[in-house]
Amino acid sequence: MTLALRLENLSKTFAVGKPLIGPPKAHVRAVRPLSLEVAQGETLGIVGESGCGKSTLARMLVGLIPPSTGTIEIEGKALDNADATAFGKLIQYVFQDPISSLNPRKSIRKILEVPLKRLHGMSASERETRIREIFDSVNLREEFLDRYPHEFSGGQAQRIGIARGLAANARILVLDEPVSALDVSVQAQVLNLLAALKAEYGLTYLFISHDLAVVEAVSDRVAVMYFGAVVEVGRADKVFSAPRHPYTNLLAGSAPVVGRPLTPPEAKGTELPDPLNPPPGCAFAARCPRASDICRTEDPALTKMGEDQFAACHHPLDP
Ligand SMILES: Nc1ncnc2c1ncn2[C@@H]1O[C@H](COP(=O)(O)OP(=O)(O)OP(=O)(O)O)[C@@H](O)[C@H]1O
Repeated sequence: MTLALRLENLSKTFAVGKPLIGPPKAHVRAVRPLSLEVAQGETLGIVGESGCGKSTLARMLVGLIPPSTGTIEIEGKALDNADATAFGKLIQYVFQDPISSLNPRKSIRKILEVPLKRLHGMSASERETRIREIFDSVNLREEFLDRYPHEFSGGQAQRIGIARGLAANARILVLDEPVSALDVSVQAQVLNLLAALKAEYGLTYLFISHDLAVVEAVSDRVAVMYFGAVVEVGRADKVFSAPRHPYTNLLAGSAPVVGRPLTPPEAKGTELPDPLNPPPGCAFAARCPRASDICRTEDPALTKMGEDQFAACHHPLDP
């Protein structure tokens, strides 16, 4: 197995309520130290409720924010957090809302030219050839190149977002809720396109979503996040059909339907713990039907539970 991506103890803590002078009032641990490996050509789904740290993780992965601890290694090389060019050439971010992530005053051609000029120093004619090639591979007509972002439908705009990710020639795409804002029929088209591009270019995807059914459909493996930590990771079919962590079990039990948000029905309450005042022990204990005393004092580590399946739980479910 060739590794595309390796994360070692990656974490992010934000200082909040920082006065102009002096130390911040508090800290939010948006992502607790996590270690993960993603193989080349693999799609790793990342699921979790709003606020569990998915976007913070994504932003660190593409170099938009520096991690507080840990390292990001791509194809065996550790990335320097200050080197935006190195990140840009290897890993690109596709945003949930493509229209607002594109500069409204620039034509699509101009938008797609930026990474080609900045990251690869391509000449005007090289850029034009590459842009046409990429536009063709995302099934958009060339005449659209001179239009502006607001002139496109949601599905077309997402194709442009994907084209922008591909233009830089990155081998890894971080897809942050790439179809959540789209109608179901358009979702299917974009998902099919992503699958075709992956096969054509040998891409690796990190597919972030709160939509369990979509993640299950597109992922080889899935990482389930809760309150800034990965609580379970394993093969997509296994994680959802035979979950070991009670939180995954609750999510899977909420009868996944495309477009339905994650709301575990049997959990006690729906609130995440207060990020400014995290509980000791397991963050899920207050909502967990299996919690005992140890869960309220000791934070369980991610532990191997079966072939290629890991969970962080003191009382895992039987396989
Ligand atoms: N810049 C920031 N400053 C302070 N706290 C932040 C910042 N960005 C995120 N957080 C906090 O970090 C935690 C994780 O947020 P994050 O946006 O990564 O979650 P998410 O799973 O992507 O949620 P959503 O699906 O709603 O985007 C939350 O408690 C959030 O309030």
